Amino acid sequence: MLIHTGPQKWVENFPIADGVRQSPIDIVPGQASYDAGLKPLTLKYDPSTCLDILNNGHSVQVTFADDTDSSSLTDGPISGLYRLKQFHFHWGASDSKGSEHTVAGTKYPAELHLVHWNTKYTSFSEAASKPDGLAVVGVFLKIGGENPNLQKLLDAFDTIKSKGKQTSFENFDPSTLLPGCLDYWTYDGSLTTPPLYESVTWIVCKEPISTSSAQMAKFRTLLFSADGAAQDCMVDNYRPPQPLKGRTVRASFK
Ligand SMILES: CCCCCNS(=O)(=O)c1cc(S(N)(=O)=O)ccc1C(=O)O
Ligand SMILES: [Zn+2]
Repeated sequence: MLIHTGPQKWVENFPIADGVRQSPIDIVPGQASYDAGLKPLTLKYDPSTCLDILNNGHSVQVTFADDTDSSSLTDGPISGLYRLKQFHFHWGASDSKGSEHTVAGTKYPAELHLVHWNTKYTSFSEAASKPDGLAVVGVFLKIGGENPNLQKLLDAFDTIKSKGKQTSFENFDPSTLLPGCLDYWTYDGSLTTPPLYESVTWIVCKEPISTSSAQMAKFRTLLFSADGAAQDCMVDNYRPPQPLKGRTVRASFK
């Protein structure tokens, strides 16, 4: 019997689940405030910092060497320099759902998260619990033409099907997964998985990237379960939108 301890249960062990700056949220464009003071995002990624691809039991994650400033986020809504640590995805059991953030109630089939940490702290794990510790760039995936850059990741999935599997994954440039236009919404939020730390400056791109239905089906071949355990398809690994609790969502565009 499969025990799913879903998002509704998290509050028992992580009371911050009911906190004041939880993520994700429903972004309502008409209620966002255009802020002319917001700078364009500066994302500089060095493919040689790409290390490996991993099934961590709740998503597929690509991990980066973060011992130098080679892959960084600057400008945008943040001050200082944040280093890229990893990126991962959230997706649904069907193309009708899967994203964590929603836009005026619209769910996308998937959402990419690029996780960066503030180098005012000495390490990712120190930064992860600080109110200005992390900056996550979110990119929606929508069903359209096949995405050849995404395909490079999907081709590695057969070797990391079950929880705990990882394989080397080198020279991948994450900027190939960014949309052409980097207009964004930004708000103060949290990690969307336990420990749900309220440490994330969210930067959600308005423009989605494309994926095909066949490519989405490939995500759904991954497993939550480890080798030898009953096979449990990795789908619906998204937290639903959380209460805004008075927060302002700012837009970098009119
Ligand atoms: C020290 C504890 C850090 C826990 C958070 N790690 S993380 O890489 O930032 C992360 C972020 C996110 S999210 N969706 O960007 O908030 C999801 C999962 C993870 C993960 O740990 O796999
Ligand atoms: Zn995420």
